[in-house]
Amino acid sequence: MAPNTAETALWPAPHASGAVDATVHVPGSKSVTNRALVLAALASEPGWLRRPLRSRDTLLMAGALRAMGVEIEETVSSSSSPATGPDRAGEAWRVLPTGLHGPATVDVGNAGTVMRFLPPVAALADGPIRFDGDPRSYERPLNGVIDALRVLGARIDDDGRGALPLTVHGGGALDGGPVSIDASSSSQFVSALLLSGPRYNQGVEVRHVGSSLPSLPHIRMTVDMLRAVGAQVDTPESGGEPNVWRVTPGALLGRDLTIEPDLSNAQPFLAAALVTGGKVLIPDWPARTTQPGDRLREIFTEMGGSCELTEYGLEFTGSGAIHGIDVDLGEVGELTPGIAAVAALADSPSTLRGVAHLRLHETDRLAALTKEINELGGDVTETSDGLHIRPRRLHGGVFHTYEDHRMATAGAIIGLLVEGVQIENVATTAKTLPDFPDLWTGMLGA
Ligand SMILES: O=C(O)C1=C[C@@H](OP(=O)(O)O)[C@@H](O)[C@H](O)C1
Ligand SMILES: C=C(OP(=O)(O)O)C(=O)O
Repeated sequence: MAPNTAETALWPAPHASGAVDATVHVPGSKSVTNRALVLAALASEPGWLRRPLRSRDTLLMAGALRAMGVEIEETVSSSSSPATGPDRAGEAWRVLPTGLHGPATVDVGNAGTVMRFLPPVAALADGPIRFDGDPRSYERPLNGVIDALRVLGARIDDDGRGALPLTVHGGGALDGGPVSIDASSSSQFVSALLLSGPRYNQGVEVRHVGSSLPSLPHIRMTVDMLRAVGAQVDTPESGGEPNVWRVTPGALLGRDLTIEPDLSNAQPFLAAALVTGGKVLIPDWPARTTQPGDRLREIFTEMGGSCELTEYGLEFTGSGAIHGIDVDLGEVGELTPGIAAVAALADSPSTLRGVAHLRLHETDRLAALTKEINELGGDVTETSDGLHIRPRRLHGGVFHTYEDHRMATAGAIIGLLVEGVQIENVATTAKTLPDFPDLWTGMLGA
């Protein structure tokens, strides 16, 4: 695995001179924004997204839907709720679902949500939709979506690898019905089929037949958001069969939705409080959420901090101690890089389990974390489904990011305590958090 960009784009990760004490307004959730865009595009009436995330992944989603004929207007929010963020908090997107048309070309970048959620939408368009993306997108699994769509009645041209690039020949409608998939490599296969399911003639019944199923909170997020726009969804949790989700055909409502802050993107800021023995307030932390980042309250508490959820948001306080952890992250895999970074700074070893599927994320995250932490003097070994991390005294050096936003933020966490860490291509954080360098230096009072 070679570092992917020239070492010229190096960002000196700021070193913390003391305990941080900051309020950080974290932009909207990627996962909620991209589901909301898809559901609004499939609705039978206009809808609003307030405080949407504007990042590479969500702009690719909006651009793809526009390419298929959906109107998405930029507008200033007319919401009466006060804007709490310092910038852009009042902006909104108004989505006018004016039909899904081909031919069109979609750039998925390296966004799992775009490459998995949109082929099922494209099957409803009235012409061919071509999907292409970054080189890494060709390597990320898509077979669960492609095979399922064929069973449900779609015509798809691909090169037979079960991956991008491909063309979905939309026929204006899709039969739908029951389908079995192995979603052990990505929960997004299940979410993708459920999101478009209400618009299929027979709805959809998705049965997961693989071994394990990662990222269950993200499937719950899909189900919750479908129900919020009027879809009828039966789930294992609502008394249905294990591993089976059923969506009834029906029209979707246009809603007015304010997007929650991205709790996984809050992770590096909470980690900063934890590792410096400081304090960080994240305003607007939801009292109830399906976002996996909510698990950080428990995980980072076990690693040495404490937190309080108040009307102002989540206040997280470090104690000065950083403990190792033995944890199964299968449900919250996207938190792994940030937890690994904290674990490398801890006072005892850690074992992170249940995340073999991270080898197929933005990069092979298990290999990348092992290599980059070890090159700073760490002692990390890969297991079959995770990492063993034995803390060592680390030194400065280049932290490569492999076009992975969460590698960049993981390196920044280490840089708080280790002088001389340089993050290669910090701009890769634009995938979900373009403001990261400014928010980070702002948190440090620079
Ligand atoms: O549905 C979603 O929004 C996501 C699901 C998860 O994917 P996997 O199940 O592929 O890990 C997660 O890691 C990703 O960041 C976002
Ligand atoms: C795995 C991630 O992204 P994607 O939506 O591209 O799968 C992530 O953000 O950690």
